[in-house]
Amino acid sequence: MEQFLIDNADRYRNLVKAFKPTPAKKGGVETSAASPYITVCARIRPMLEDELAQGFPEGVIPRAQSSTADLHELRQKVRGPPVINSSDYTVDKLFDSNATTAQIYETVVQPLVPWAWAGGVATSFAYGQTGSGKTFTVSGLERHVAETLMDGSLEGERKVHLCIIELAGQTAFDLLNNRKQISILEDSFGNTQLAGAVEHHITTKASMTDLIETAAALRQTRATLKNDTSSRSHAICRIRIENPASSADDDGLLYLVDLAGSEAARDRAAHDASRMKEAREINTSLSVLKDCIRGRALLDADKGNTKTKKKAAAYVPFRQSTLTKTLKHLFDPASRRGGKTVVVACVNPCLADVGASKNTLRYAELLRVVVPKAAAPARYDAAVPATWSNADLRRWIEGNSGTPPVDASMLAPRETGPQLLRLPAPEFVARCLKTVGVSPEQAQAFQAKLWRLHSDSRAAKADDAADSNIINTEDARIAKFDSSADPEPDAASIPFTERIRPGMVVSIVPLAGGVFGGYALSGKSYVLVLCPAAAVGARVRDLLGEQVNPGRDMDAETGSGRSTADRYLCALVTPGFMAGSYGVNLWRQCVVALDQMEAEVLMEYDAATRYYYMTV
Ligand SMILES: Nc1ncnc2c1ncn2[C@@H]1O[C@H](COP(=O)(O)OP(=O)(O)OP(=O)(O)O)[C@@H](O)[C@H]1O
Repeated sequence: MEQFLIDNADRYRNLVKAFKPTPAKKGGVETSAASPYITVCARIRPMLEDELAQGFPEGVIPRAQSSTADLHELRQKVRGPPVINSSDYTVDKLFDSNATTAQIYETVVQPLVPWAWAGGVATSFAYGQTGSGKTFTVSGLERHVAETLMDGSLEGERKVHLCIIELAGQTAFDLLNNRKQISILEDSFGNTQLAGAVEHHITTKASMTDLIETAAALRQTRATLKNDTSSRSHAICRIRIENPASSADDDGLLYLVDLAGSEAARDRAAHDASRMKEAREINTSLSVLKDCIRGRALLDADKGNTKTKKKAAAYVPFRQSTLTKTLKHLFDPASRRGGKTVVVACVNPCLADVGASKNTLRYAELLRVVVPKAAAPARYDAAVPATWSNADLRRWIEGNSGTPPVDASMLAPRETGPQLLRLPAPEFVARCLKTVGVSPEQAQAFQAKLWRLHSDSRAAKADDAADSNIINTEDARIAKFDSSADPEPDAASIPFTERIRPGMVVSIVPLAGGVFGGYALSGKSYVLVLCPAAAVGARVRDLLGEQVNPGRDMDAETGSGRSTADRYLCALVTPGFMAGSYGVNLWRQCVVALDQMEAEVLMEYDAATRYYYMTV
């Protein structure tokens, strides 16, 4: 076959010269808007010296000033001279063989870094046939990421942790710990853990690039027909970005994934049984990955669409392969975290490899999700944040963000409802804190409020749509008593210390000793007021074993006693299992004096999760 291509190279070149390209297919980036959460690009690498020396022409040719590439195959005819068979492929961004890795980084990958820095999940995949330039591209991108993370240009203090693993079939190895085998496990919170992998705390660009080089040297490679040192595994570089100022928030995650090279059936002809099994496993994991990327992008594109029928169509089978299980944060439809994805399809332009290039470009096109027309402004519904325009959202922020109200122009300068819901929680909080007087607790509670409204609106959609518009006044009245807020309308104007009542939740300054019944109360702590300490019987003791109402005992014995006025018996409020949730520990009681109480905190009970959440 290769000899046939070389023998007919001149004829092929003439046919390509005479080729008249047709306009890019409908659905191409020129004709419709692509999803803002996934960018699919292709990089056509230069022809290598040995390919040129053998006399192969180029089979994949990018169009000038366009995101479309033409691909030509030379076909032998039963009768007559060979002909070319042409097809074209459109991606979001096309990089020709002159493009540098720095250009690719600046155009598509660099925006992922501030997104992860702000607490989001971002992933870049390099995909393509063996020998197409994936490792070349990813190793370059990793160096640029190291530069951006460490050059001090990103706002705020963060701790950066690096971990690089290799997935070969079902097995995972730590490339920064001498290829020690590790396990990919799901913990009881549903988060994927790389059990046994060593994370390195990174403080300089040089230390990060050293580790990247160490990992590259330990990666398993084998000779394939197309590449003497082919990577027969997926390499995942995970950068975890921790914000020390907000330990309650999820850490930002940036994954740079160098996928194992796909091999066409004819390239696998000389493999033994174990290499065949390896190739099958790689191809299966790539196929599941495609379904997951596409499924997740469809779900995201459909967020503003209120038609339930459409939502059921997207399926994200992330449990079907170790690769997608490892990247669960990105694919899980139940995840609350906003994800951004960049796919770089790497293409070898050599005519001899045009069949594999066709598969790569087809795969890239399949990953592109064009935002359906229906996702454009859904009819406004005050109870469904996914239908809010920027103006609707700003109105809601100003009326619902507590006191002082969050400045909507700082929190949502351009975003619509669905876009704000995708904003990473730490970024949401950071934007709220730009309004003078807003505390981190208020900001977190406000973020949780928006999310609960969104979750409730999705649950309500499953009910009969006709019923959903009927305002049930009885439900509204009962719902009012699911909150710790004072039911009196003018309560907010009276200082909380003048209206202390059982059921009020307050934040307290850390108590002396600080440890109650196994709970270390450090930093901000919360308690729920039960009753004045003076109302308690003589034998009652708190968590520290101290008598709650010494006055009563002493009165009985001596006729005199210490005043218990302004001291309250309270129950501890401690963090629950879910992010932002709290539990009331009714029987873990402590005594708190009025002057130890800082502020009233509003909590709401959520019957579905049986936890309390802060509100504003
Ligand atoms: N943009 C480029 N410019 C110059 N050389 C390149 C470029 N891309 C790839 N190469 C060269 O092509 C060869 C194959 O590249 P690379 O090893 O990155 O391929 P790969 O897709 O990772 O292959 P495999 O899947 O088999 O590991 C290497 O010699 C590499 O230096």
